[in-house]
Amino acid sequence: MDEQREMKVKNPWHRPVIILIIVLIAIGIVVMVATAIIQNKPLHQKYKYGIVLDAGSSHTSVFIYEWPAEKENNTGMVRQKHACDVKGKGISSYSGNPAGAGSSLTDCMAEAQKIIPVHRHQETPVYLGATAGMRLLRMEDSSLSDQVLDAVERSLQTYPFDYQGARIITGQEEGAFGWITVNYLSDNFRKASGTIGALDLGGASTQITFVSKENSENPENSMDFRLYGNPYHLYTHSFLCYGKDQVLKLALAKKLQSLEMQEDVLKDACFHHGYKANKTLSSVFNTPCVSEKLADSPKSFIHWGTGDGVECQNAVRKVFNHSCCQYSTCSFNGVYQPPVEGHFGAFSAFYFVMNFLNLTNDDLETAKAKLINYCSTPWEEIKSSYPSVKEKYLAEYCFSGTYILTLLEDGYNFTSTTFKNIEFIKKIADSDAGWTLGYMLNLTNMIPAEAPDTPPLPHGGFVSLMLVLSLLIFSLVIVGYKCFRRPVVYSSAPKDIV
Ligand SMILES: Nc1nc2c(ncn2[C@@H]2O[C@H](COP(=O)(O)OP(=O)(O)OP(=O)(O)O)[C@@H](O)[C@H]2O)c(=O)[nH]1
Ligand SMILES: [Ca+2]
Repeated sequence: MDEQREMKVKNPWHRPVIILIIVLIAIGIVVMVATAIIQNKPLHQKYKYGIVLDAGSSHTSVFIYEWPAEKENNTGMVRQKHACDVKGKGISSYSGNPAGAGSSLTDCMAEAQKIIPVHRHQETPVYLGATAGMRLLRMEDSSLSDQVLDAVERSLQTYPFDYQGARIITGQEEGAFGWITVNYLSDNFRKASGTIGALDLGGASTQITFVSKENSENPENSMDFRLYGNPYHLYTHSFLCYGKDQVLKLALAKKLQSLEMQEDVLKDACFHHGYKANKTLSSVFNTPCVSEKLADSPKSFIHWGTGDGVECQNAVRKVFNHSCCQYSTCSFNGVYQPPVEGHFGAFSAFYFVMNFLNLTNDDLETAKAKLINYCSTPWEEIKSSYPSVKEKYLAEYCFSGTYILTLLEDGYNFTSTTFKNIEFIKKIADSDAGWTLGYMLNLTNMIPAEAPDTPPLPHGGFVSLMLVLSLLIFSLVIVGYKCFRRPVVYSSAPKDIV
């Protein structure tokens, strides 16, 4: 009988406290495993893809985007997987041979076929958006621009992807989708920190887009969005002909029309001293951006650099018309613009040029002074300092840099103070800044008006819960171990001690 009682007392499994501990440990483990499974489920995602062709005035780029299939409505999920530069010029340059525009895309589209897994090809949307080069061609001859678009459409339809159309996008779309791209990639739609404005400088047009508190005085410059539960009132404007290639023609045409031309020589302060090139008049006047034609003038001229940064600034200022403004405030050419607000991301040629000139971290006054110095460097010295840079780009950096600073200061009314709020960027989180991502997000409905479901727990909450549960289990194991090891007290013990 005594033996039986002793056995009963010795068996720890019969103690209610031990049973309770084991049950709690089991519950803890089940909760931990279940939470980990739910939390990490999206890690085992399959990817989806989308293709957007940016048919710009100077060249075409093909962008491939990817995103986790089950998280497409969460902000920040879409990333650029690959970008391919189409060889040759932009599609608008194929007006004399529209079929060539279609076949120019083949190399980059073949790359896309290799990069995107075959089983996803059929469901991968393809969009082509053409910008200012095609807007200009349509202004000149709409049947030619239609032929070029038909040719690229026929070419894109030959691939196994889900072709969704090729069209000329509007300047407002180009500005607004560039703004969506930079803010999506910076994750600003989820953060309380607000958004950044977008500055895009192409070859044939330039866009400015930012959130403005002002009531818009012109509905054409105003766009309203509701994204992830927040309303945004955007100011946007696209200046056709104010991309850096077209504005150079505009500036040259103004000089050619003035008295600056003597004996077929055009002296130009925006080109380096020692720069000399034979150019045809048609290379300047072959665009609807330059309205007046020259009468009784030679067919070609010598473009002669004098390399004077200050004089270049004065010449560039002449491409902006400040004489007419029917609103409370304007940028230039009578276009309504409220005062710039907040931080800006400036990309495409804003970045190429400012980065080459090493001006991306300077304040406005320093940038201007450095540029004047750069412009005064002789052409031979420039060429030998940068032997690997394309000569066409190299020759134009003085002009382009001067145009950029003048556009920002005299055009958009940035001051020395607000200029500091501009960041010159090429990529954000490995994706190029530009309108294409925003365009695709919009067309695939991946930017919901209301905030989508968030994960069951925020990351911090998940980690804290795991930590608390681990500590609890650990303590329970210790307590259980101590109970298990505690010597059994026998009724005869006191006797032994005594
Ligand atoms: N310096 C330099 N210039 C470049 C580079 N890539 C493009 N450009 C030039 O920069 C200008 C703007 O280029 P993009 O932003 O591609 O212009 P785009 O999209 O073709 O033109 P839009 O239709 O007006 O938007 C053009 O004059 C290009 O020739 C580069 O890597 N370096
Ligand atoms: Ca562009």
